[in-house]
Amino acid sequence: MHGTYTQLYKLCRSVGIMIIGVLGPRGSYSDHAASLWLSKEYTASPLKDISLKYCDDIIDTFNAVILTNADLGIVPVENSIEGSVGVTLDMLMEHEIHIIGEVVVPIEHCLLSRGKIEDIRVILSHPQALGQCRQFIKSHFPHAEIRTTGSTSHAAKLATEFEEMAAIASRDSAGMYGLNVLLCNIQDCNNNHTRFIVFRKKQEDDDLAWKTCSGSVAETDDTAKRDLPHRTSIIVYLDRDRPGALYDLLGEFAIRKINLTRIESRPSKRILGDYIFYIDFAGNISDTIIKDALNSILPKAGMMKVLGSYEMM
Ligand SMILES: O=C(O)C(=O)C[C@]1(C(=O)O)C=C[C@@H](O)C=C1
Repeated sequence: MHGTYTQLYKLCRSVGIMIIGVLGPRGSYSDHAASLWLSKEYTASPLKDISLKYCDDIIDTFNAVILTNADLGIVPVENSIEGSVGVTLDMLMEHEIHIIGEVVVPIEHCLLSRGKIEDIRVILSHPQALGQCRQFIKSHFPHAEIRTTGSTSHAAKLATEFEEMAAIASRDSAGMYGLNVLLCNIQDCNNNHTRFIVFRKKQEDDDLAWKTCSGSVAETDDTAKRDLPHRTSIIVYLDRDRPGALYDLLGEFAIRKINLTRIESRPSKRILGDYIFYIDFAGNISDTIIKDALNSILPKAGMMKVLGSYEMM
């Protein structure tokens, strides 16, 4: 199956079509994130040169890039209500990928159905969306059966089958799948945003940016966008559990006045209580101060993976 896709993708590339893996079907927030990113990045080139490959879930979106050679993938990484998207963090650790951009999308969930509010017995959606509407569901539909789906748009597609089903999805999905918008803005906090990352397969040159242990970290080719505010994402594992290990690591940022924009821990999956850290900070890997910080962290860390520097949105 993957072989067939790979051949198709090679053909697409040979005729100049860029393939982007994204969580589908059409109408997902990931689909919207892809459109926003493309309109920002490729204003000059016509969109017919770009083909979206809709994937069933986030793991398949990574596989589209890693195994079947899609040029880019776009996945959600964090939400302002529900926090990190765990599966995305796990995939970032598991695969050799390079982040090249980010998109922040305002999320306004709606309740969509073929039926009326009083008919609703089953509510469908992606677990992240259900989490963002937890209080709404508890207070409005305490007895409804909750079913999870691969994406919000998949929920909308399924909700077309029975009047007693409602999907939590975007307003766009209502139009695409012929559903009524029963209620709008149903997330538990008004200010709901999801950050998506845009990534490609890691290339040898990308690794040079941090694998040069002695001396300085190599220059990257991203000099054109150097002056725009950038974010850098890394993963660090501290294999020697000792008091102050994390403090020491974070100190390398503090002494250089590098602003951390996120720090998240995730189980290493080796043993209970063992964690890896996902750290985002302001700055570009081509800045001397950032190279210095990374070179100082390297000997203190059991493992360090630089995921990329990209323009902050
Ligand atoms: O299901 C979708 O529409 C998605 O694009 C996934 C996703 C997510 O996993 O965070 C994206 C944005 C919203 O936060 C809810 C769901």
